[in-house]
Amino acid sequence: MEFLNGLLPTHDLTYDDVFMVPRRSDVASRHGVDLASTDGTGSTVPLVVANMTAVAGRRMAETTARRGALTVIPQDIPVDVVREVVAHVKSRHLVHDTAVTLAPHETVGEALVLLGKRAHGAGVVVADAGSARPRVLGLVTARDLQGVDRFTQVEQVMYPDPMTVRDQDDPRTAFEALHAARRHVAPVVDADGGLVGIATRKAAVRASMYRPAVDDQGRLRVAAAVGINGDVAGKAAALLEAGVDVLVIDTAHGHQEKMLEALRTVRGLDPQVPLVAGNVVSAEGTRDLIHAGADIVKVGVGPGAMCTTRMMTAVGRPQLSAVLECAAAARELGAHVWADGGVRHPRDVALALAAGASNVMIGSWLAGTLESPGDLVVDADGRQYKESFGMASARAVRGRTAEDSPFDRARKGLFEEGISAARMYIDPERPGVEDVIDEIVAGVRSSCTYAGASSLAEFHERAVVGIQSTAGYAEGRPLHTSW
Ligand SMILES: NC(=O)C1=CN([C@@H]2O[C@H](COP(=O)(O)OP(=O)(O)OC[C@H]3O[C@@H](n4cnc5c(N)ncnc54)[C@H](OP(=O)(O)O)[C@@H]3O)[C@@H](O)[C@H]2O)C=CC1
Ligand SMILES: Nc1nc2c(ncn2[C@@H]2O[C@H](COP(=O)(O)O)[C@@H](O)[C@H]2O)c(=O)[nH]1
Ligand SMILES: [K+]
Repeated sequence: MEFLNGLLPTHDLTYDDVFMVPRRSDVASRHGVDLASTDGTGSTVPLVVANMTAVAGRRMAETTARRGALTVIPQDIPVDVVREVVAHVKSRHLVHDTAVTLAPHETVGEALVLLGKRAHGAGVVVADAGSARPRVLGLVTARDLQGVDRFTQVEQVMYPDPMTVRDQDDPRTAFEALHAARRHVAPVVDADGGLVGIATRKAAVRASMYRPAVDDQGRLRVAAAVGINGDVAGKAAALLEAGVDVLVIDTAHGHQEKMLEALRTVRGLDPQVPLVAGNVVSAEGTRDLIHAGADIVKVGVGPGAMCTTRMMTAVGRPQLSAVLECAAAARELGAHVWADGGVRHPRDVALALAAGASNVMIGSWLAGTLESPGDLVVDADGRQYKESFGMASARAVRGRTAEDSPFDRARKGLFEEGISAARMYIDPERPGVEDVIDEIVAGVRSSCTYAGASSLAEFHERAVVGIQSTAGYAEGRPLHTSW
């Protein structure tokens, strides 16, 4: 990345402070851009879902890996649960979303709770819900169930014997079959008629445009995090044993002795997966973590939407400059950085990649999607949202210290650097995490072609960035009503 006209900044910059200028390009199509990361994590789009309890769970992990992104299961989740999540993710279909299955006698009320958890919004009524390949009896969609008595059994309102898609159909065939039948969603069945998953027109289009992030056995990838307190070696070993594909060692102040010790310990386990550590915002911090054993350094102090660190402590650094400096330091040592936090628009992802990040971590934006673990809540105006909270908030600290003595809990409770309850609204235009990924990936593909880059390495090399005023930033925002 270079600055426009060689004008070097005299102060640190964040995403809003800069813009990119187009360059002469021989990349003829946005489809010709390869967004795969080269940091060994196997992501085929450069996105990582942050290890936040309100954001990253099993549905998020499965859905994002299918589109090539990685989800990091948070450190506060017990290892036994992480083991189940990893096994679940690794057993999922690479193309088709997991179907919500309903027994015929389940009620509409029960169905509606489950349907809100997946963006396809359909439930398959099956004869033998417990079996590996249940038989399809019918289909219900969230839309059909609006206004129906909550105690009605689903078999009374389902479409019986719905159209199905065969699991060997290619995306175009599946799309065309749905289009011809004027359906948006259908169960996918194998040659014996057993349920494999769910197909939608959007999913068929996505299957033709994304590559799933898979391990060397062809199963979906998932990452997990560990903190720096307690039995770090034991927990890290258990996570590796559970089959995580990337291990993240995560704490607020990553440039501290305890982190370096934790890193050396985990490196001593000889993990056969990339080791990520953070967070830092300086070249020195980056180098120290790499020398202690990190393959990838996580960069960002204070940019997170749930984060009050800068207001509490004045500590942090505007994120673009932090990523630029740390990425340069990592590159010199043959390592990589992830840009973590502060992403609110697709442009922010593009700028982090231009600055040299190999992947970009996003939390709060994705808390407001159907696949995040929280329950859907409706506000007084009828808008749907999910509650989010920071991992250093009083709420998270209460959970993390549940086993400590009441006195120790009270002491730790005084150190709060995050928001305990924020409303992340579901965007009616983009309710699912895949909708958000579509938006980001479209933006980043386009950024790459404006820069004349067909890969992330070329993008970093060719990006030309200028510094703008707040008026310059405001000019770039769309206007939905006249001025
Ligand atoms: N990227 C960011 O800007 C930030 C991210 N977070 C996220 O919150 C989660 C919890 O992290 P964390 O609070 O580190 O909890 P951890 O459970 O990882 O523990 C942090 C450890 O570091 C010690 N420590 C020393 N200095 C600090 C400091 N300035 N801030 C915090 N701990 C310090 C703590 O000791 P003692 O308690 O005795 O001081 C404790 O032993 C992580 O997911 C982290 O990424 C949190 C804040 C900022
Ligand atoms: N200072 C704090 N930082 C936090 C907290 N919880 C999470 N985080 C950091 O934010 C990013 C995600 O950023 P976002 O803008 O996409 O939400 C996450 O990965 C952490 O580094 C917190 O309580 N305090
Ligand atoms: K912030």
